[in-house]
This record gives sequence, C-alpha cells and structure tokens, in this order.
Amino acid sequence: MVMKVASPEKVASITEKVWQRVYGGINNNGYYYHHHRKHRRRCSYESEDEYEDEDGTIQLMQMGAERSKNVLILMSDTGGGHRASAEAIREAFRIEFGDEYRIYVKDVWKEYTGWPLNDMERSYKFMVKHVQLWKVAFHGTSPRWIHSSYLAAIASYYAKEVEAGLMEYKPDIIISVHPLMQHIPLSVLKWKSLQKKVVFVTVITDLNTCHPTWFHPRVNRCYCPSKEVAKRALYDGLEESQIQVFGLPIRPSFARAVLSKDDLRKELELDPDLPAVLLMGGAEGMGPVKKTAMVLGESLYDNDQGKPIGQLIIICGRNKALASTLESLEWKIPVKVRGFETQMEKWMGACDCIITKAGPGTIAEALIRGLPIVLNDYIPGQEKGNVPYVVDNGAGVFTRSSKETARIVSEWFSTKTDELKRMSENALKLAQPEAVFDIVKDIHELACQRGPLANIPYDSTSSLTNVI
Ligand SMILES: CCCCCCCC/C=C\CCCCCCCC(=O)OC[C@H](CO)OC(=O)CCCCCCCCCCCCCCC
Ligand SMILES: O=c1ccn([C@@H]2O[C@H](COP(=O)(O)OP(=O)(O)O[C@H]3O[C@H](CO)[C@H](O)[C@H](O)[C@H]3O)[C@@H](O)[C@H]2O)c(=O)[nH]1
Repeated sequence: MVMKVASPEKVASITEKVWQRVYGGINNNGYYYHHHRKHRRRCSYESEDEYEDEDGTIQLMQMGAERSKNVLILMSDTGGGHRASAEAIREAFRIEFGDEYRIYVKDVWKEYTGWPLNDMERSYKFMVKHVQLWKVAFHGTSPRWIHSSYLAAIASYYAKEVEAGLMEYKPDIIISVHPLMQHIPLSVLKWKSLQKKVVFVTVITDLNTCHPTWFHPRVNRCYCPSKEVAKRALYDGLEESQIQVFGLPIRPSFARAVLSKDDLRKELELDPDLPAVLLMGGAEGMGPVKKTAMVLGESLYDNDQGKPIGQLIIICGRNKALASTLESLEWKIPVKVRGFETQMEKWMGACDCIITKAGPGTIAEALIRGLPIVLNDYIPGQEKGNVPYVVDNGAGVFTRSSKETARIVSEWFSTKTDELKRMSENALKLAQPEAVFDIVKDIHELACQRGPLANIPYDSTSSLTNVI
C-alpha cells in the first residue's frame, strides 16, 4: 500500500484527526507510520471503515484501519516461566503479524502499585524457599471466596494505580500470563466499561495442578496448556467456548531451531563425542543442583578405563552464588558452568538428556528438543502435577535422590541407551512447538471479531474514581 504524500501541514492535521478518532485526540507516541505490508493476516474489515474528508479519503481510511493494535502482556518475575512465555508470545506476534501489533511486556504491579503487589518476586522467592509456607499459601488461597475477596479488596485499594498502569499502554488486547493478574485488571476494565472493547485473555503457564486464580469467568479466552488444565477450567466454571488447548507457549526459537547437535557443540565449545547431560533448576537455579552435580561428576567417570563416559553442563540461571561455587570445584569429567543463558534452545539442542526441577517452561522446552528428563524436585502446588505429566507419558523419571539421578544418567549413557532413545521419542510425541503460534492466531481472530478500531475511550479525563 502506498500512501499519497500531502503537504506537511496537511499531513499533520490528517494525523491529528485519525488519532482523535482512535484515541479521543491523544497521540501519546506521535505515532505515524508508512506501513509496508509484509504480513497478510490483517483483519478483513480494514477496507470497510471509511473516513470522509475533502481530500485523500481512501488514504485516511487505510491509515486508521491499519494502526498497530496495542497488546499489553501482564507478567511477573515470580520464577522465570512467566517472562519466558510472555517473550514467546511477543516474538510469535512479530513473526506472524509484523508491525500490526505493538507488544508491551509489563509487570504493572511492580511499576505502579504498592505492597504487597509490587513485591511479589521477593515474596514468591521467600515462600518457595520455605516450602511448607508456600504449600499453606498455595492451598490456603485456593478456595474462590478466599482469593476473590482478597483480590477484590486489593483491586479497590489500588484501583487508580492499576488503572494508570493499564491505560498508559492503551491496550486493545490484554494477555495475562500470571495467576494473579486476572481479577484486578478485569475489575478495572469493568469499572471503566471497557470490558466489551478490550480483549482480555489468559495464557496459563502451568501444565497440570495450577492454582484456581488462573480461572476467571469473565475472560474472553483461557488458553490451557493441557487437557488436564482444561478440565480444571471447566470444573471451575469456565464455558467450553472460553477454553482452548494448544500447549504451553514456548519461544519460537525452539520451534524454528535448525542447527545440528554437532554444530551446536562446536559453537558452545563442548566435547564433540561424549554424551552430554544438562543440569538446571529454573531461572533461579533452584533445587538440588550442587549436590547432583557433585555426584554426577563421580558417576560419569569410568574408573576402570580411567576416562569419562559423559560430560556435564550446568546452567545456574540467576543463582550467582551457585555458579561461583561450582566453578571453584575440581572435576574429573568435562564440565561447563554457566549463569543465566538467553539461548536455551542451543544448550538443550547440544545435550542428550536433562535433569531439572519440574518447571513447566523447562519441561516443555526439553520435550521440543526430545530430551529425556530426570525430574529431581518440584515446588508444591503448581509443579506437583508436572511429575505425572512427564513420567506417565514415558518422557522421563522422577527421583529426589542425587545418587539415583546419577545412576540413571550413567546407565542412559552406557548400558541403557535404548531406554534413552525411547524416552526421547516419547518426549517428541508430547512436544507442542506450534502452541505459541496457535495462541497468537486465535487472539488475532478474537481481535478481528471486535470489529474495526474499537474506539476505546482512553481519554485523560475519565478516571476510575468517577466510575466506582
Ligand atoms: C489471606 C488470603 C490471601 C489470598 C489472596 C491471594 C492473592 C494474593 C495477592 C497478593 C499477595 C502477594 C503475595 C505474593 C505471592 C506471589 C505468588 C506468586 O506470584 O506466585 C507465582 C506462582 C506461579 O509462578 O503462583 C501460583 O502458582 C499461584 C499463586 C497463588 C497465590 C498465593 C498467594 C499467597 C498469598 C500469601 C498469603 C498467605 C495466606 C495464608 C493462607 C490462608
Ligand atoms: O539461564 C536460564 C535459566 C532458565 N531459563 C528459562 O527460564 C524458564 C524457567 O521456567 P520454568 O517454568 O521452568 O520454571 P520457574 O521456576 O522459573 O517458573 C515459575 O513460573 C512457572 C510458570 O510458568 C511455574 O509456575 C513455576 O512453578 C514457577 O516457579 C525456562 O523457559 C528456561 O528456559 C533461561 O532462559 N535461562
């Protein structure tokens, strides 16, 4: 589409009018662009919305209809899984729809509100370190009347702050990838009479035993990563029409990775021939990583032959203390200790199996790479159900014993290579690399159904305090 060039004065006034139409006269970003259509999935309504003016009618209409839609993804760094899924969705939108959508990944609680919402990362870290405390908090807050009333109270206390946080991004679509980010934003949208205009969807990032706060009856869509989660959603009162099961959204680089294991090993400076095991504990490097590494360091060394039978890669995530402790140790086998890695698909692609706590993101990524999994820990509550998900589907085993873990991996690398291969095949059968694309395409459909330019009244004068 080529736009006719008018005189600068004319362009300014035209732009102003379009923005007036879209956003009640406010162009926050001074956004005005010349769109080159590379991605062909724009909503079919775009040529139906005519804007009359004495000159350049068609040009105006196209410019208005093709303005980027704003997508606000709500997440929190309570663990790494929510951010990883948010980034995956952002990337899939970019690949599928180019600049049709502008994506903001935000922790609105942290940026705009106060305690306890702005401190969830620290609270979560503290609670999962003291697992009994997390167990009580998780199960104690499961009944709907408990979490709903508490979240409703927080919603009214922080109404203005949340409103400001949401409205800053003028969202056409809000995507929550966090269990505690349904109730408060949906209350704010209701108070602002925006519920029919803004598409609100939840993308659940737990594979099985997720917390009921994920399920809110007023969402337009609830994307469940598995049938088990969909069943819970139905049980908790969502309609079938609200539920879609595509899988857990994983960064597109996992689905699209093309490098061979040999090339990856070269690039990552690993031994080209020795079987490799990846050891990790989520983005925070949680679980029995150090103990397991030390036992593996012994068991992957063949004392009779005086040589290693495998190599070990340890990804410590943000746990710097763990990384420096492991780096200071002496090893009999080739060991690579890494901190937070941004290209997990490469490390997984270079290995033959993985040892990890039962984090859903790590599990889903390992399945895509066909890595048999040793689960060596899980967080009570949301991660408990991930164990049967992996084990019952024949994609891995569960043991909390570091000795047992080391024995299993040593056997996989020596006498039980057939078992390793079978589990790898089962892992690939469970993998859902396309889930993230299915999710963004479905959200796009929902947005299209809302019709052309929702005319969302994001004006600076209306305020929640006038509405409540
Ligand atoms: C007193 C009843 C409170 C129930 C209200 C629940 C909503 C709480 C909202 C804000 C509290 C902030 C606390 C931060 C926890 C961060 C949790 C998180 O993000 O986890 C992510 C994880 C996943 O990554 O969240 C979940 O899987 C489910 C979230 C469960 C919510 C637990 C809330 C704990 C509240 C502690 C109060 C103690 C209650 C004692 C029992 C009667
Ligand atoms: O160096 C690293 C280490 C980890 N990761 C990534 O971080 C994510 C970790 O996510 P997990 O879901 O495996 O585990 P977390 O503990 O970090 O995730 C938290 O969020 C999850 C929601 O998705 C679950 O609720 C989980 O229980 C909770 O602890 C994965 O994508 C992993 O590839 C990196 O990118 N680089």
